[in-house]
Amino acid sequence: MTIQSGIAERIMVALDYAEAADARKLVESLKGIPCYMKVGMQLFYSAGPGFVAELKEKGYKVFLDLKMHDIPNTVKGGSESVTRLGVDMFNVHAAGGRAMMEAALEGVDKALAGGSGVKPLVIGVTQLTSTSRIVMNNEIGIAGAVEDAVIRYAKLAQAAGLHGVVASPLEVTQLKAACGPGFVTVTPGIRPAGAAIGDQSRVMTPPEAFAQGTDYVVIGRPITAAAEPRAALEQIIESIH
Ligand SMILES: O=C(O)c1cc(=O)[nH]c(=O)n1[C@@H]1O[C@H](COP(=O)(O)O)[C@@H](O)[C@H]1O
Repeated sequence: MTIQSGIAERIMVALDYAEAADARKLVESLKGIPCYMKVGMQLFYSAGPGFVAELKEKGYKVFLDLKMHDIPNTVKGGSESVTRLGVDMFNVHAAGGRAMMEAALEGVDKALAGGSGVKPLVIGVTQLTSTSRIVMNNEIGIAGAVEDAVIRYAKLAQAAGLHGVVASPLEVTQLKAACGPGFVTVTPGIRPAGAAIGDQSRVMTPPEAFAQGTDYVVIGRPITAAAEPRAALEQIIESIH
């Protein structure tokens, strides 16, 4: 099939593997499809910056998903380090507050000062897509609807100067209305019809998510756990057209 790069470039494949060899095998199987690659904590903690460099050498855009959440000075340092890796996007928890998010941007600027490296998009995590209203209200201690908490964090992230947020596709319409169409939305919680939901809570199918106007979808297990990952991704792309 012909891969329409416009959509593929907006699909972030979550390389949630313990071993670099397994991640490499998946990347190899998707060769020629210009998707975005997401390296999360499982792979980064085991394979390290070398794997990010490998993906960049292969020409992929890389979202480094380490969800930083610490004191501003530490996040500034972390952001400086990941910016030096040449990633195209990384994320921090909006719950860390405005000063912490501003510090992340300072870290980016420090890394790029005087140089010509890639300026990454810095994205705020609002409420994890595994979080239901009940969990948010009763365990995390935030009252009200999840959408309201997501919008509040998104506005804070925007005020801090971040480029966008991670949220579920269910909140995209409200996010775009509240923060403007240019504020980037990255949406995990994607499940093709009939796929196992697993630990996710706020989910939509790939065509539904794109119909909300999201910029990027993040998809892991529906691709990585499929018997034929490439066929699974091609089917997802096909379903969107
Ligand atoms: O920041 C993320 O990427 C993220 C945020 C969020 O709220 N929910 C979420 O699932 N993710 C990541 O998106 C991916 C989803 O994977 P699957 O549930 O296997 O499709 C995982 O790598 C998660 O770490």
